[in-house]
Amino acid sequence: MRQVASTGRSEQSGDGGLNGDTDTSGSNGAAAPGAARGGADGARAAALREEQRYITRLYDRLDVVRERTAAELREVHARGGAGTRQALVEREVRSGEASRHLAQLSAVERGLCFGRIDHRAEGAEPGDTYYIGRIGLRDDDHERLLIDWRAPAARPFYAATPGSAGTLVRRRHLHTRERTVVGIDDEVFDLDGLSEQHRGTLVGEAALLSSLRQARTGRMSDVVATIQNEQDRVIRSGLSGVLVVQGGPGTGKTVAALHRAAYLLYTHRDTLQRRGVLVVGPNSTFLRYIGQVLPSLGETDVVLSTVGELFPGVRAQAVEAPAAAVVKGDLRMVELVRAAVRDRQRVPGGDLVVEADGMELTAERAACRRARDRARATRRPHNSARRRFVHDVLAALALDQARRLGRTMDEEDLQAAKAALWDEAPVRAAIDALWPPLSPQGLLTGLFADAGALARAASAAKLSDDERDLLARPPGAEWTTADAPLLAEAAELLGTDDASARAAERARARRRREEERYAEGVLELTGEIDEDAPELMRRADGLVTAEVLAARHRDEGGPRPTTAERAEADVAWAYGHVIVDEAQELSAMAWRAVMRRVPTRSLTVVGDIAQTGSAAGARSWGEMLDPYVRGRWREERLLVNYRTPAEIMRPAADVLRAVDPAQQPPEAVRDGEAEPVAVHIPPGELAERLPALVAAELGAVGGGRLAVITSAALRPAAAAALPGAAAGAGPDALDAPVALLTTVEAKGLEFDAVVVLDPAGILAESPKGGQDLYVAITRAMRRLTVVHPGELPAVLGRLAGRPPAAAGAPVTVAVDATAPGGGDGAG
Ligand SMILES: Nc1ncnc2c1ncn2[C@@H]1O[C@H](COP(=O)(O)OP(=O)(O)OP(=O)(O)O)[C@@H](O)[C@H]1O
Repeated sequence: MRQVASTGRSEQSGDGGLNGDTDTSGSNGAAAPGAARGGADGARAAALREEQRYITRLYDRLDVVRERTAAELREVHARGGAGTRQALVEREVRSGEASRHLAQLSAVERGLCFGRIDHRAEGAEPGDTYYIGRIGLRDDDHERLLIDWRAPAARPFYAATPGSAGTLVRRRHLHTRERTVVGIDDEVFDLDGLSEQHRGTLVGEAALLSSLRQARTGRMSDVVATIQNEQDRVIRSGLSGVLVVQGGPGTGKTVAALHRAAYLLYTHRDTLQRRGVLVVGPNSTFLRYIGQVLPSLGETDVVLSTVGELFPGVRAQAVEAPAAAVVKGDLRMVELVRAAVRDRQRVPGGDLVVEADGMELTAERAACRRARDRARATRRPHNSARRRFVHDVLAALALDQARRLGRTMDEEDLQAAKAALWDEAPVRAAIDALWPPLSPQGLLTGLFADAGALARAASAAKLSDDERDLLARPPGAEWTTADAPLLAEAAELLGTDDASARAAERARARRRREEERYAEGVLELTGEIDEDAPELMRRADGLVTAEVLAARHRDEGGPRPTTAERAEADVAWAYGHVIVDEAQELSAMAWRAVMRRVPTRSLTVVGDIAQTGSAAGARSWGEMLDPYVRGRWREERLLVNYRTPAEIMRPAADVLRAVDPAQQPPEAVRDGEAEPVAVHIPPGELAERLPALVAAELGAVGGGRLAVITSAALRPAAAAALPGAAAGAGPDALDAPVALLTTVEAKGLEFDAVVVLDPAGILAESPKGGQDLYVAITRAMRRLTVVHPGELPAVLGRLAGRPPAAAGAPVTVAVDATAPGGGDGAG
């Protein structure tokens, strides 16, 4: 186990720490902090009083700023909606900014301030003291009262270590309940640097451990008060380029990535608010699980999406069978989709003959071929190039019509004749059959359902017959997550051919320029600038650039769409930064879809190669990233496991060693409360014994949450045995006391207690069964029980008191035949 680094921490850290001693609040924080219970000495009580005074001042200030912002909003609304368009824009701008500012001020109520740092005195000058919180606050004289955790001045709060504390002498964590200080926890870096008064008030508690001891709520919380040094490096790494964050389970990759999003939005607000930030997660349950972190940090304008949702208008949620997922994840799909599009650009078998206006008109086959070649030569997407094709075929038909009528035609006549022909349904139908307008959904549905078209495209993409057969499916099948990158690929090749859309875009661009000019004037009406802000634009202060203001308040009528809303609806939207979580699961085609959305290649890639469960997923980061950035990516490694206690990490490490001896398991930051156990329950007894086992485990984590993570084979039996459990990755999975999940569904989540059901089945069901078992075990925060209906797999031998399987043993199939029923040691 790794100890939390600390210098001069007082001996109150640990279970009976300061929170117990000095909880002053009872329930609603009405009691005076000085009234510390049970033997709290005068120094500690004095420290609490001092901090309480300051915290009260901060909340008073927050109330003032809030009231001012609310008054501004009332005043803007009171002005009504009359006036010129520019007046309306101004009103919208101010109202939007004030509303957002107000929402942010409400979001930071809980835990407004959580830390303080004291710098060493310089000569006769006392050292600086800064309070660190969720936002920056200043008083009316512009004196800094609270520093935003993302500002450079807050950095030592996270980065200081005993070996490199710079001028910092003390870091203090402040624990608050509502508006009352209920505990303080100090780390002292330089005892000599502290004044006599401060030395007398030293108190301590391991803030991190205290936060990890709390029962899970089903939603990830922000960790802004206890970000660790290695995570801080990830969070504050520069915006540009690709940052890979590789770390084992529970190392805080997800939580650090989300704080990084908040940090980047604060530091590069100008760029990122205009282009937006996208967070890609493995499934919608996971996105719900992490969905509160950014709002609790005052950031709401971020798009969260699964890979299956990256193509607007389609929520692809079905899971593809592993073999088909491998094919659909392969880059040969680029050629398959390209070939499928070209296959829909046809030349008739003979001359094209259509009836129009009571006449049979002909476009010769050679003319149709020329029309197709000319359209392709435009190098425009299929739907845009179609205009060329349509015009050329119409021209051929119009000329034939003129010849038959014995007329000559000038250019004007020709255009009129083409327009008249285009109004004829049979003409349209004939041309559509040769070069149809296509949607991505229509293209792929047709391709997978049409054996001939699929065979032609598969041959162009050099797929084997078996691979081709894996793609065939009837129309109307549900979209899978592996389809989404293909839809995105098709969208790029097809484009849109909507002349009115292009005209509207030109009009929008004109308006945009006008409004930006006007918004520059409006900007002068907004509030103050935070000096810590590296860029001019600060949402916390209601300041935005002209361009952003105009962009956010452009369309008339109804609430203005935010950047996030506009980005989400636009298949070609280029984001300012993209964070990909559980990135090891993305196929090569999924990477292509993601990279298309971030042409600047400003990405944070978060994952663990050792947890790759998808057969189409990554074996190395280089394999996935090099095609786009050719080795130009940087890597940060997170090495400490904040979730899984040491006792549970030991069998997890056995599994990891067997899967990939080269991988190092992360070190657990703490010891747990119970050794993991293995329980043999024969299949016939599951219905009877599983509920009791689950009830006992749930009782042991009183008030916490439990997941049964099962093989797919035993899922129906487990669901029947546990009718009260929230089965599958539905909305209840996070909120119910007991969730029943497969390993895929459990990815990225965590629970106080985990019951892994049928480890041998989990190992056998997928080529990546070892990785799946590793994921399942490491979801546990406090307690782990392995229920094995058959033999206990050898790799988990430790749970039965046997040495685990040797490194490199074939974990996917091996079970320990010498273990009669495994260790029946529940409880
Ligand atoms: N600095 C921290 N302070 C408090 N809690 C933390 C900190 N870092 C991580 N945690 C907690 O540890 C747990 C694991 O974090 P997270 O889910 O981000 O890990 P991960 O590396 O993404 O895990 P996995 O790869 O297994 O999904 C979470 O409960 C998180 O809140």
